[in-house]
Amino acid sequence: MKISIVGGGNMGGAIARGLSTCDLFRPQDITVINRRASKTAEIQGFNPELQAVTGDYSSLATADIVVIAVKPWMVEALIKEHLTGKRPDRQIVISVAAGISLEQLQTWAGKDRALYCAIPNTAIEVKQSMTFITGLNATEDQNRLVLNIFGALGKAELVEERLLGPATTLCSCGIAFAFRYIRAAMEGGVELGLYPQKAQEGVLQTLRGAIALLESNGSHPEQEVDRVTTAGGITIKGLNEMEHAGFTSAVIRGLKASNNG
Ligand SMILES: NC(=O)C1=CN([C@@H]2O[C@H](COP(=O)(O)OP(=O)(O)OC[C@H]3O[C@@H](n4cnc5c(N)ncnc54)[C@H](OP(=O)(O)O)[C@@H]3O)[C@@H](O)[C@H]2O)C=CC1
Ligand SMILES: O=C(O)[C@@H]1CCC=N1
Repeated sequence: MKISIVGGGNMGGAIARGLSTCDLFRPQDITVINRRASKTAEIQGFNPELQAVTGDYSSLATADIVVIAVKPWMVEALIKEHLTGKRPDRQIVISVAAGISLEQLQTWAGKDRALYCAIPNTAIEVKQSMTFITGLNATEDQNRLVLNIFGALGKAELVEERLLGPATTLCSCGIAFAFRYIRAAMEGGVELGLYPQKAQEGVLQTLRGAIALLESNGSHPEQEVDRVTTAGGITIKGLNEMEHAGFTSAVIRGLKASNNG
């Protein structure tokens, strides 16, 4: 099975790096097509067995799967120039472009082709993405294949198209929000006297612990908060101060702003 990824930037490059460490494709069957040579060289440097090429679209003629990972406003031109009318029956086209709909893909690529919108996050590089997927004209076998690919790169779920935008905000933009929380906590830790590296290690392990507890106990976050907040203790004082400063509200407002694009 051969896969061609058009666009070797943050997302296309991350997908290629993640895929090259899975067993699903041989590295030589993964082609990354980038516009300029600098990123092509970066990808080739990561794994010399990957096929990283600059402006050479010939692999699209034989790819079983094409992943489109260029900026959203470039998708239409790319499809029309390189995919319309070619191999419509068997080839699966997956766009990871945020905000591009299945209807748009179908208009540009043609009616009889299996099409997907899939939105991963950058943790796909380390096989820890949360990827939401929605498809059109796809068979059950094709759905299984696409879920299998993204499932090997983290967690993957098929959703109705109407949920793809909110899911993108929560999990794809969301990884940036998580990084910003980590940075804020680290800065606080440093102000309290911890060295930055210790602060980062501490925050990361604390988050790992929080995730493990929620998953192991099947609990709601607030139940776990209750187990930490001693009455009159120091945790509730910190939490209330954060809420006075608008913590929950800031997160919700940020999510809504992202979602409204
Ligand atoms: N970054 C993220 O976290 C996420 C991004 N996405 C989606 O992924 C897509 C790509 O985003 P991102 O990776 O961040 O953007 P980048 O700018 O990092 O990457 C886009 C890449 O596409 C290349 N490119 C542009 N036009 C062509 C072309 N015609 N042929 C081949 N390569 C081309 C660019 O090459 P060059 O640099 O040489 O110009 C660049 O390397 C977007 O549609 C975005 O919505 C989805 C989920 C998460
Ligand atoms: O910010 C963006 O538009 C892209 C899509 C989701 C994550 N990054």
